[in-house]
Amino acid sequence: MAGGGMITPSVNKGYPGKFTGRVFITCIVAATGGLIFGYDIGISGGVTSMPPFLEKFFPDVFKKEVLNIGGTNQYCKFNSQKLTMFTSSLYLAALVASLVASTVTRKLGRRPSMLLGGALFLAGAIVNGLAQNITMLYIGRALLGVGVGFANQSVPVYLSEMAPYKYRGALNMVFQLSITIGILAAYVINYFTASMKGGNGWRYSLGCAGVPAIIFVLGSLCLPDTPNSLIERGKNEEAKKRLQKIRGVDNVDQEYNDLINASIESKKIKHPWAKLFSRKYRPQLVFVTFIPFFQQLTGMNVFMFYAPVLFKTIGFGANASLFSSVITGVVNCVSTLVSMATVDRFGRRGLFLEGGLQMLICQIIITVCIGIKFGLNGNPSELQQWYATLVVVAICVYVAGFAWSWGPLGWLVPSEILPLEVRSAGQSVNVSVNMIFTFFIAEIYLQMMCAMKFGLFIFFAVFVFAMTIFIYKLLPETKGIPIEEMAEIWKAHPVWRKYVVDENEKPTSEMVEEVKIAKEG
Ligand SMILES: OC[C@H]1O[C@](O)(CO)[C@@H](O)[C@@H]1O
Repeated sequence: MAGGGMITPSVNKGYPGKFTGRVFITCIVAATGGLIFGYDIGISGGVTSMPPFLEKFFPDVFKKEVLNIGGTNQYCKFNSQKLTMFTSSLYLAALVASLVASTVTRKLGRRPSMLLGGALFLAGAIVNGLAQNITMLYIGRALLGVGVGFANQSVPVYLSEMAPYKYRGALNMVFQLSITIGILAAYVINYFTASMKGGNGWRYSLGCAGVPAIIFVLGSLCLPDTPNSLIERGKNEEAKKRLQKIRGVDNVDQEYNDLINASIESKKIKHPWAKLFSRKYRPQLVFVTFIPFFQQLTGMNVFMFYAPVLFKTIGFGANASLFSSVITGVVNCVSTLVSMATVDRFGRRGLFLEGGLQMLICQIIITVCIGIKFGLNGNPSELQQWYATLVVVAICVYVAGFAWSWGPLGWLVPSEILPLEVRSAGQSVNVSVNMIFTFFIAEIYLQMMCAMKFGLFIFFAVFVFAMTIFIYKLLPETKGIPIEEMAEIWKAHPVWRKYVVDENEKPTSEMVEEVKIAKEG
């Protein structure tokens, strides 16, 4: 197993504590935080494929798409800078907001960030639902984006701090699961609103984003801040009482003392950013940068943002396009559950490698299908049933491959490899890189489709190939390894060893043995 250096996991620290009602409520709030993000990802594609919406805000696209004026090249029908901005502006706003949010989350607590995120999101949903002109549309998207930035920054931190030690990984994945539920909810709502009489369906689609926002705001109002955050702000006594409540036991001394020590240690670090860039943390820096980069370069969001537009491009009718999107949404959601159930059995590497291969094969099939049908000039021959089915199946198998690998693991792996001293800096890099490339994909997809035609999917396939090799060569298995022992896996890895091992430190016989096992694979 090249690159899969292994160390024997030891037993987790046994902090006493139960899965209390408070922790359960935390899951629900986290779920609505993820829903908000997912809803936004899923809603724009369906709305931008609705003729009344296009006619009102994007008359140029409407003329090309609905009235068929300006040529029949399917690849370029939706290529409009203004339309793209409608989708992508949200992620740009989210990127900027998540940087500001990290200070608010640290200085004022996790809860104010969540509250603010929910409130801004609600405002965005209202402005969008009532939009009279394109400016209102963009303002609404920007508000939603700022809301998403605050929620995405604070919710995962809140979750991992509230969760009892042994549920941390599972709760981390609940966030991704709720993103997929949000995407699915958006697809289903679009499916129904698209056929509403009066041409106002899009208003309901955009306005419904207010529902998870209200739940999120109310949820955040009722929730307490985390013990970690209280300690960070010097409220140690209150933190201890809070810890006893959320763990449901009186004896929380060990965990409490560790939190205090961790806080003292992290306060000593004056420049976590500089530290993250030092040689010792090279493996962490590489993974928090490349995992989100590659996650977006799988091309998954081409399907998530633009599934209905893509299906229409391929020649499906309006209803069939929205319905096919619902199918991909269900596959996305169910496959994330599969990942949650199997990640501790198959390991991170197993899922990453299998998922990568599956996506690669499907991308080749999709390329061939679209290439044969549309050629270079984008004029399709008649759409046959078997062809349509093949494309939908290939897209669904691709989505499943992503959803049990790069989707949830894109958040889980960075969060478990970062030691405390560089955790917040590392997470910021992870979220920011994710948002930059989410923005990038949303921004360039329609232009790329027009310029690269069916070759577009080959573009993403090349990245999927590269990322699979990247995981194969560089990522050691992190399954079952407690965070505080994570440093050992780099020492045992043939590539990372030279970065993390102190030159003066003599390798122990165990280390030599581990490196040997890793090399022999
Ligand atoms: O489920 C798919 C979704 O998951 C994400 O990768 C976030 O982890 C989004 O960018 C994508 O739209």
